[in-house]
Amino acid sequence: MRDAAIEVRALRKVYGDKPAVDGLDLTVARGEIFALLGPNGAGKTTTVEILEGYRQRDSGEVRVLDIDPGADTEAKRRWRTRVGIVLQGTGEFDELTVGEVVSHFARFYPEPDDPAEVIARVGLTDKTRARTHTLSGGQKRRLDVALGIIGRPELLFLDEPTTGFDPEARREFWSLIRDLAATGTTILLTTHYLEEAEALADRVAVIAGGRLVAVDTPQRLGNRDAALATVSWRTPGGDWERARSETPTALVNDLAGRFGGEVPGLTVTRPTLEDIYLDMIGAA
Ligand SMILES: Nc1ncnc2c1ncn2[C@@H]1O[C@H](COP(=O)(O)OP(=O)(O)OP(=O)(O)O)[C@@H](O)[C@H]1O
Repeated sequence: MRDAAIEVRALRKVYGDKPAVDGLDLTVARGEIFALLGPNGAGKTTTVEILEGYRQRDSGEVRVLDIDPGADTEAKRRWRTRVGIVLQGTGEFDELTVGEVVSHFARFYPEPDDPAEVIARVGLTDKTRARTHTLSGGQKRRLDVALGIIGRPELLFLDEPTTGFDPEARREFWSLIRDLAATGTTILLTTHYLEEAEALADRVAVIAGGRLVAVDTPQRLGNRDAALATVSWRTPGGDWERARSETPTALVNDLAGRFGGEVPGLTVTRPTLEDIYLDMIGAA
């Protein structure tokens, strides 16, 4: 693909005699928010760490911002400053304040963003002078994000970014990620929250057993857009009735006629991304 941020061909990584990644192909376009989904042990972390240059592959081709992250070259050292990684936890900086940690990390990059501006973007302005060990779990994750973006990365890796967030913090975080993407940052996200993938990702890839099972938009994954609707309602006797239908509007019309108006307990649903995902994983 032209203008790919990430290109992976036939990637393979074996631990002992067990493949963790087993012939994976992936392409992530520049500017895309791309989510990697898969059950525990599917090979997501192994893949992401190879892309980040922290793990060596056994075979296959990998280009990340046009550089081989497995190479040990001067170009690779410059490449590091173009890639942001949101790590889980900044424990060794417990005694420093939020402002100090962000300013400290800014010095590692040739053209860092303004620390106060980044702290504001992650919603921590009123914690600028707080020592990091006094932050809540959600606030610590925001600080992790601040450290991941202080160098103005072209590509940001986010590994399970909202684990432990309350629903409101999760939504605020999503809007922060969308703002980043709107400025052109490519984002590779791993998550176990299907609604997170649906809310954020332009495309999702499902991985199981180190192989790609499917890649598509959240709306089209597994032919979700063509899936039958389920109509359910309560009968006059109080039982629940359900029917799967290609023409749910006609069915609802028919029910409304039968009930002479309101249909008790009426719902019309289509499979959620989670339903589709669980079917795929089950089949894989
Ligand atoms: N350093 C290692 N040594 C040996 N085996 C490993 C190592 N790292 C990962 N594995 C194995 O490789 C497989 C893939 O692990 P990986 O961590 O990539 O999965 P994951 O998709 O990130 O899982 P999770 O959702 O649980 O984080 C697993 O079977 C795991 O046990």
